[in-house]
Amino acid sequence: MGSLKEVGIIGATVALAGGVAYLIWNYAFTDEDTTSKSREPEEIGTRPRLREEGKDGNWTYAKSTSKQSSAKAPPPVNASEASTFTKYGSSLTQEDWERETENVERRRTKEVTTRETVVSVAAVQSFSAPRASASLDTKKTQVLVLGLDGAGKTSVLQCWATGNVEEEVEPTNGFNAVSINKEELHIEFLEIGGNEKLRQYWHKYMSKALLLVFVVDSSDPDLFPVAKEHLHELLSTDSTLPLMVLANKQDLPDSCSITDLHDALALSEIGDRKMFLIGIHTRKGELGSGIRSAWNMIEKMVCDGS
Ligand SMILES: Nc1nc2c(ncn2[C@@H]2O[C@H](COP(=O)(O)OP(=O)(O)OP(=O)(O)O)[C@@H](O)[C@H]2O)c(=O)[nH]1
Ligand SMILES: [Mg+2]
Repeated sequence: MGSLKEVGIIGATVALAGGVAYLIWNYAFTDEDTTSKSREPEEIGTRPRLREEGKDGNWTYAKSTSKQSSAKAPPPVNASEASTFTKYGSSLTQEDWERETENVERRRTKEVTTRETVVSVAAVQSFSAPRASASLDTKKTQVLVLGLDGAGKTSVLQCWATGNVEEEVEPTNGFNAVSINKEELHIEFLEIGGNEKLRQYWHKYMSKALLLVFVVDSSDPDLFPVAKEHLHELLSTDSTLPLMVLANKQDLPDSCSITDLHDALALSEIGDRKMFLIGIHTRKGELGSGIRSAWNMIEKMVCDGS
């Protein structure tokens, strides 16, 4: 029943976020109720109705379970393992990486007034190495933002940090660390670029993540199998890490619905963990409320420490 309460809170959060159609998948089974795990989305009859009721086409699915496995996350990445990066096909040590990128590292700190609050942003742009503590500290403090290249990870982070998206978003050829401070709240995000060369490093940052945000370009179904493979590979390293899948680019006419994306990514097979699937888009000037709902959920998870 604990999990049902939790789901209720999540629902309330979404409702407050402003008219986002959402559905709570009642996967909130007890330890004995293992049959719910294999429940197919098609069996949930209310989905199509909710789809129609969505005020802005954004959907939110929230899955929560009461079953908490005691399985531990993989051991922390050790320094030597974490400090090897590939850039333009050559292998660099963390030292080389930092030296080579010292001159191009662009740090910026700015204060941006959004509708509700002042968000101060300290962003370390592409080509900066992740903070050393990211690989050495075992404490889970980061929201890890992954997904194939072009999915929209940087755009999403910009939306959360500044409430807007720059005209041109550069591909992330390394890491993009964003720290968002809002009143008492401090959330660190780490995006790792999605190009093929960088994907091999994704799993190294799982041990420090308190949440995995996986961004998918919903308008490119050809890439769903690749995204699915990477996602499941990542999840296999941590059986309890909460997952938030952002079905991005819902503004595009051919974008896939989150129902179909749920199936394409085989999200019913992700095990007993909290899972959110949210339809969003980050197109300049037309931000939907899905992106705000996703933020609210992250805020709540960080506040609750769960
Ligand atoms: N139409 C549309 N375009 C989007 C949306 N979100 C991002 N884009 C565009 O998609 C492209 C890729 O976005 P990024 O945010 O750079 O994607 P990324 O996942 O960070 O990519 P990498 O850093 O290369 O891994 C950019 O041209 C964005 O403007 C969206 O919701 N709708
Ligand atoms: Mg990026």
